[in-house]
Amino acid sequence: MEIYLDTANPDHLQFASKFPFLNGITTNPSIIAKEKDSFKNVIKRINQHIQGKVWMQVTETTAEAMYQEAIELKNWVDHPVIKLPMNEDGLEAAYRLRQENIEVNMTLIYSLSQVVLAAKADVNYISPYIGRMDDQSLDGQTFIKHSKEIIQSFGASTKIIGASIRNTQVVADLARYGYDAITIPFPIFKKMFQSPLTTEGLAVFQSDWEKYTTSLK
Ligand SMILES: O=P(O)(O)OC[C@H]1O[C@](O)(CO)[C@@H](O)[C@@H]1O
Repeated sequence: MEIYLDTANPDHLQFASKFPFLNGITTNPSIIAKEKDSFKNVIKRINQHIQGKVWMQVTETTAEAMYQEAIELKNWVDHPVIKLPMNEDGLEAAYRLRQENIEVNMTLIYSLSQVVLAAKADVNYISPYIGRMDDQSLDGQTFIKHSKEIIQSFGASTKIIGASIRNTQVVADLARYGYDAITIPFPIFKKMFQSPLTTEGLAVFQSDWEKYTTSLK
């Protein structure tokens, strides 16, 4: 499973850079807006810290303008993925970009009919918002299961990237069921390292080791 961090915060990037096995960084307009710098500077800073893919969302609203914006964005980083909203203009622009071998992601996916269109266009990635679906009792994990079936029935290469992740259990579930990719908010990523049992167990090992080394003096 490809694993991305969903952040543009410099401290988070610094931390993420210690784990180069991660696949890259995803952003969206809300994440960029938290940083007090231009879109381009924020993205270039991410690209300096991260070896993997950098995901950037277009903010234009017509297919032509989205396409032109994407052509500009892709030059900012080494391994770009262009995120486009799953609507008529977004899919039109995405398909055009895809013909030019630019990786594209349809974001804000909430219905299986949207998955049908994205799979038919064979876009690189789709982002179902699992957490926001669960918030509405729409069962995000069942949704991605059915999305996978649709993609397979088309024989498409489209990958599902689980988005809007609210807890570590969803991360484990997606990995366990063999999903393609996930993007994880930084606080959830930090929690993935932690277990009170690990902390307690380590404290006992350290204390026993101290007693042992002291006894040898
Ligand atoms: O529901 P949330 O936590 O705001 O998450 C929004 C999601 O939107 C995305 O843009 C989808 O790719 C991710 O950045 C994030 O996973």
